[in-house]
Amino acid sequence: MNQLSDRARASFLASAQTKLDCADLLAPVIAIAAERMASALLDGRKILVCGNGGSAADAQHFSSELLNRFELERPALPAIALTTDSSTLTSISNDYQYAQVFSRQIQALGQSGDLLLAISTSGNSPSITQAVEAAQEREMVVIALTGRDGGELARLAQGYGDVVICVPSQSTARIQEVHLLVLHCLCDLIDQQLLGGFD
Ligand SMILES: O=C(CO)[C@@H](O)[C@H](O)[C@H](O)[C@H](O)COP(=O)(O)O
Ligand SMILES: [Zn+2]
Repeated sequence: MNQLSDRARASFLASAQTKLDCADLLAPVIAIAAERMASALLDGRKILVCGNGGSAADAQHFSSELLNRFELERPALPAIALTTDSSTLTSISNDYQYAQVFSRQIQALGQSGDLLLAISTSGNSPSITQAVEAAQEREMVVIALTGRDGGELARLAQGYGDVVICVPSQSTARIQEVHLLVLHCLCDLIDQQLLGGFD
């Protein structure tokens, strides 16, 4: 029992330390990402979001906070998680390949000036890198939320001057825990810009 308790406590400390390590490192790039998101929304564009596994849940969490609300009362905002329609997900994977599961949807839904938030802890999932390539072909803005060394996702995004938010941890769980905090920061900073909290 004590060993289990010690292990749980160690996870809390590791998670908190990873967040502390990222505060100064990521705050400036989170601010830039939030400015690009607010600018796209004010221009009447929409935000598409994708990710696999835990990051699929994060994609849906974020899109629902824009569509519905975060902490403040404000108009509904246009965001679509590309992870939710099982008929679309299974047919693309079945007829083509899983790596196209998001890029095919972006080819259908993405328009110039729209924004893609691409979430991958490794930065190397082919479904995510192909999504970014499809978005860049459509002249969309890309925000890459990643971990470890950023992988291929960071390389692709940087090549187009897109924003990369990278949690420099080797643990998928710790990266995901910081990703959730980043997503809540983005919601908060979008609301502050849209509701006039800042000049
Ligand atoms: O949530 C977890 C682990 O915490 C897993 O489900 C994880 O999200 C999956 O293995 C994903 O397929 C990993 O993909 P990615 O983050 O490397 O793009
Ligand atoms: Zn997880």
